[in-house]
Amino acid sequence: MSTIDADSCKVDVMDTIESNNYNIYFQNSLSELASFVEKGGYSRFFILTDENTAKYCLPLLRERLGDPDNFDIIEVNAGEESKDIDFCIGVWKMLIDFGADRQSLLINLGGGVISDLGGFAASTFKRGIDFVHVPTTLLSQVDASVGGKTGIDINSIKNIIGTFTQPKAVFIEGEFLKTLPSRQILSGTAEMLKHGLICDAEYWNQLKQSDLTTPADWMVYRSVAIKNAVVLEDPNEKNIRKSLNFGHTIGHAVETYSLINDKDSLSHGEAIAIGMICEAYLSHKKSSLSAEELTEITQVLMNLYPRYNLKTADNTTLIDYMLKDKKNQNGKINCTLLSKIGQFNIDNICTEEELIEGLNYYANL
Ligand SMILES: NC(=O)c1ccc[n+]([C@@H]2O[C@H](COP(=O)([O-])OP(=O)(O)OC[C@H]3O[C@@H](n4cnc5c(N)ncnc54)[C@H](O)[C@@H]3O)[C@@H](O)[C@H]2O)c1
Ligand SMILES: O=C(O)C(=O)C[C@@H](O)[C@H](O)[C@H](O)COP(=O)(O)O
Ligand SMILES: [Zn+2]
Repeated sequence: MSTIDADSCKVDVMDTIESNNYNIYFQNSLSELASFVEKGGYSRFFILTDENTAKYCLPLLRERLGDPDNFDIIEVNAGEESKDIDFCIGVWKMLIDFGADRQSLLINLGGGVISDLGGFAASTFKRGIDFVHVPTTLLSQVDASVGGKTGIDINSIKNIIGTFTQPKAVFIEGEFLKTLPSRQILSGTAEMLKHGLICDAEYWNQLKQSDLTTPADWMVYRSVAIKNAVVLEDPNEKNIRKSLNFGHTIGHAVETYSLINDKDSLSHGEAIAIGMICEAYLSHKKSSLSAEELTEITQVLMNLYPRYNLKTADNTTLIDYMLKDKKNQNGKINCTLLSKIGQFNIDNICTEEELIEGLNYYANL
């Protein structure tokens, strides 16, 4: 059941994309940010960074904004550990200490951790101040900065607290990806492949034949266009936005498990790639995905992402994490599946036995 017109997402010119009352800029995006800052009528500016984006991305931002002195910087640790209530309290306290008022603007300069944390902190501070995203990872450019989901984790349960609050603008600058480690590039690629799998078989075919270590600009644009089309139709995930959650029921459980148990935990994209393989298996079992397409999806993802030893993970614990998923209905675990490559099928209740079968499919590859 796919209702997105994938053809409308094919474009030659990377024009500004209009979302829910805000723009997503691709061309001269940092100049657009400078003009937004100048004309927005804001009283104060705050830039949220992590330790890496402070080092690699903040200098360029400062330069393009004319090295302003009326900006305060709030820096958190790099990584998922910062998407947590203690760091959120830290951000709120800094805003209070710096004297932020309701006319302040928060500029989230970083990956998905920064846009989720910053978006959440801003959407709740003084009942909501404006924020914009300047995404600096591939994953945040193609996915996290678009669509207005903000949030934090509790005990590594993903995004369990959050809001739907749209940013005032998103500024996508390819230059930032030059310092991004290759592992993080591949993490973002997982969400791009997801966009193809759920809505756009042609895009999936193009991606699977491309060198995904350096995704082209048009691919970033195509992914944003697909995500934006879904979100515009269903901003609060009552219906087809659940398509964007393909791979996430099992993927989030595996991510949580890894965050708790592994020293070098899985990235979001790596976990979602595992989730997509398991959920592709369930799609074959429950939702008409052919055996050939299941094999194709499995091979493409297994070739791109390192194998994770799921055998050591406790299935009961993983099911327990899945029972906390936000899509669930009446205590039943609800997955988004594929009916074929390029077509999704939402609201599939899966039994614990089926989910374990999906996990075992991956574990036994
Ligand atoms: N809100 C949404 O719609 C949405 C969508 C997808 C994912 N997410 C969330 O996003 C998070 C993952 O985001 P992510 O993959 O961007 O992770 P991230 O924000 O942790 O960034 C990954 C790493 O790259 C570093 N980094 C960022 N930009 C850099 C740059 N330009 N150069 C060098 N290093 C840089 C960061 O410091 C970090 O170490 C997860 O928490 C996930 O749940 C949210
Ligand atoms: O924007 C969405 O909607 C998505 O589901 C995109 C996902 O890639 C993203 O990881 C999102 O944060 C998951 O949301 P959640 O509601 O499952 O926590
Ligand atoms: Zn995701």
